Amino acid sequence: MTVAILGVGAMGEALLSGLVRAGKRVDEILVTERRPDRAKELTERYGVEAMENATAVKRADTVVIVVKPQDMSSLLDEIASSMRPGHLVVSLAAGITTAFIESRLPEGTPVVRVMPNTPALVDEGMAAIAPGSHCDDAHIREVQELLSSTGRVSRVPEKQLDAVTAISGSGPAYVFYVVEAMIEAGVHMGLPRATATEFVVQTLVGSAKLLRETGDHPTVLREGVTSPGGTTAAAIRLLEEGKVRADFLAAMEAARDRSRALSSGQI
Ligand SMILES: NC(=O)C1=CN([C@@H]2O[C@H](COP(=O)(O)OP(=O)(O)OC[C@H]3O[C@@H](n4cnc5c(N)ncnc54)[C@H](OP(=O)(O)O)[C@@H]3O)[C@@H](O)[C@H]2O)C=CC1
Ligand SMILES: O=C(O)[C@@H]1CCC=N1
Repeated sequence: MTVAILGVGAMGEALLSGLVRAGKRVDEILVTERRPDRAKELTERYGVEAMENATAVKRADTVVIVVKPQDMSSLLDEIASSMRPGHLVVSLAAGITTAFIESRLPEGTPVVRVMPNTPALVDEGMAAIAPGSHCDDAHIREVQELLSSTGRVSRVPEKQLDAVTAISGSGPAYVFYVVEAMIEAGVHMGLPRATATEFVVQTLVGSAKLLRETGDHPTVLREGVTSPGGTTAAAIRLLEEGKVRADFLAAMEAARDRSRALSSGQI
């Protein structure tokens, strides 16, 4: 089963590296890139063959598209005539609907839309999948298998994908943003940067593990840290006064709205 990955930037490489780590044969992975230097880099790093989009599509059984939403339209035009019956198309692009992709490819092409995230690079990804109108169970199983080499996979109705994009697709960026701020705070208070980084990163990893392993609600875990009249209460009070929780809500709604805008062509 040969897989072609069209567009191997940040997300495409996360998928590619996951497939290679999971033991997928590199002679069954084809990649395409716009810049020759990037194509060469991927060939040297992973041992995969790089080529033109049309050639990759003709040689592959499954075509995974990981270009920016803004590049989707021209890419679909470029590959449409190379598609053959039996090809499965998997799109990782934010916003772009299965209906849009189906409308640009030969009638009946099965399309599965995926919203992954970059922790896939360390096999801790979270991917949502939504099938288009020409998919059967075998197509869905194939994509579940493909993505499960990079972390967890869950099927959702396509109408939920804008919200999923806002919370888990973009999610790692919010976490890194908070981590940056906490490290900066440590530095402001006189800690060496390396010390602040070590303490914040381990706190993040430990907290994530606590959430997953206890299954407790985050409010319960937060209350466990917040001693009466103590340091945590002082900090949380300031965050509440600054309306940080409301800002998080509004920020994720902005991400969801941007995903919707990408789907309606407001690029
Ligand atoms: N980054 C993330 O965390 C996530 C990204 N996604 C989705 O993944 C997709 C890619 O995002 P991301 O990896 O961040 O973006 P990048 O810009 O890092 O990667 C896209 C890559 O595709 C290449 N490319 C563009 N057009 C073509 C083409 N016609 N043929 C071959 N290669 C092409 C680009 O080349 P060039 O540099 O020359 O433009 C670039 O290397 C997007 O649709 C995004 O919505 C989804 C979830 C998470
Ligand atoms: O920022 C973006 O548009 C992409 C989609 C989700 C994460 N990164």
